[in-house]
Amino acid sequence: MTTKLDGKKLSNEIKEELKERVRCLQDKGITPCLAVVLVGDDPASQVYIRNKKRAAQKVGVKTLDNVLPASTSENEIIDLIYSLNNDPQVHGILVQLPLPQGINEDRVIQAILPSKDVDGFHPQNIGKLFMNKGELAPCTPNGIMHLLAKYDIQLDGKRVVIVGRSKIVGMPMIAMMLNANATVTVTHSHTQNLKEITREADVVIVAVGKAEFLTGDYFKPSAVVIDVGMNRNEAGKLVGDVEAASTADKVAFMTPVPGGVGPMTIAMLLKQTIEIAERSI
Ligand SMILES: NC(=O)C1=CN([C@@H]2O[C@H](COP(=O)(O)OP(=O)(O)OC[C@H]3O[C@@H](n4cnc5c(N)ncnc54)[C@H](OP(=O)(O)O)[C@@H]3O)[C@@H](O)[C@H]2O)C=CC1
Ligand SMILES: Nc1nc(=O)c2c([nH]1)NC[C@@H]1CN(c3ccc(C(=O)N[C@@H](CCC(=O)O)C(=O)O)cc3)C=[N+]21
Ligand SMILES: [Mg+2]
Repeated sequence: MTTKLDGKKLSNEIKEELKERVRCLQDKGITPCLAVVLVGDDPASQVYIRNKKRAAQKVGVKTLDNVLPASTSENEIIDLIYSLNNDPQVHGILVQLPLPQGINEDRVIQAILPSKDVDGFHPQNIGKLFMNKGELAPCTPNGIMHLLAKYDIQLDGKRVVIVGRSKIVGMPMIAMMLNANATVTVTHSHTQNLKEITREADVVIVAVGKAEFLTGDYFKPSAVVIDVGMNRNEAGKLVGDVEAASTADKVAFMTPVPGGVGPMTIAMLLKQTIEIAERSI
């Protein structure tokens, strides 16, 4: 019997609480506002921007979408960020990754004012996170931590294996799991014998970006499987990085795709935007 880690349900509960906090801000004349920068047409970013807009409306967070063509230059993106940094109406700035080929992502991220960095990707925020003094936590790993806590899944002393080391997911996940006193292993494209490593794990976080890449035989029966992947298969269906058919009945806990990590990412993004707005009082 596998327990579904229901991110959709938890995210709805969180959004209800956030509505109340937005009402309090509104009473003080403040509307929390998130500025989004999307350059190009990454498919996962399209899903994100659409669902995020709907969720923000529901909660009462204003969104300013800046959708730019893939041909936009690095300096144009940075100039836009500077203007958002200086706009007192804007509380949070989110630059969707990946940026198109040829654009230096690190330079763009460093242009964001650290106090408006809702994604927590600025080196200053990442540094604080690794020192366990985080203020703005990256939304996807933060959502995963909330989901694990909701289902009383203990991390202290547990073996956590993270598959993928991206700026968005894998790397900040390392810090949060270490801060939770887990024993952390990070795997990536140079890793050998991945299956031997994941089979030892109590918790496996998978963020590879390859449709149904890990099958049920990668996990032990008591494992908790967190599938971050957001891919389209040949039939155009949204699937994760874990093959649900061979895994879903085999492990102890698993996130569905859709309805798992994705909605939690959005709830954390809104929560963090509201927290920045609350600090402005
Ligand atoms: N649900 C949500 O809220 C979110 C979903 N996503 C989705 O999650 C997935 C991952 O995204 P993201 O982290 O940005 O992806 P990236 O492409 O930035 O990173 C992929 C990571 O996987 C590693 N990798 C690639 N091949 C292998 C392999 N064979 N074995 C082990 N590791 C491998 C890469 O290693 P190396 O570093 O060596 O290249 C890299 O670290 C995507 O499907 C994305 O759409 C992303 C963010 C949020
Ligand atoms: N700076 C930055 N931060 C990110 O967090 C970030 C990013 N860039 N670039 C793109 C990826 C992808 N991502 C998603 C978040 C939610 C859903 C989501 O809402 N998923 C729904 C899909 C529902 C559906 O439409 O069927 C679900 O899983 O249930 C998808 C994808 C965030 N990302
Ligand atoms: Mg990348």
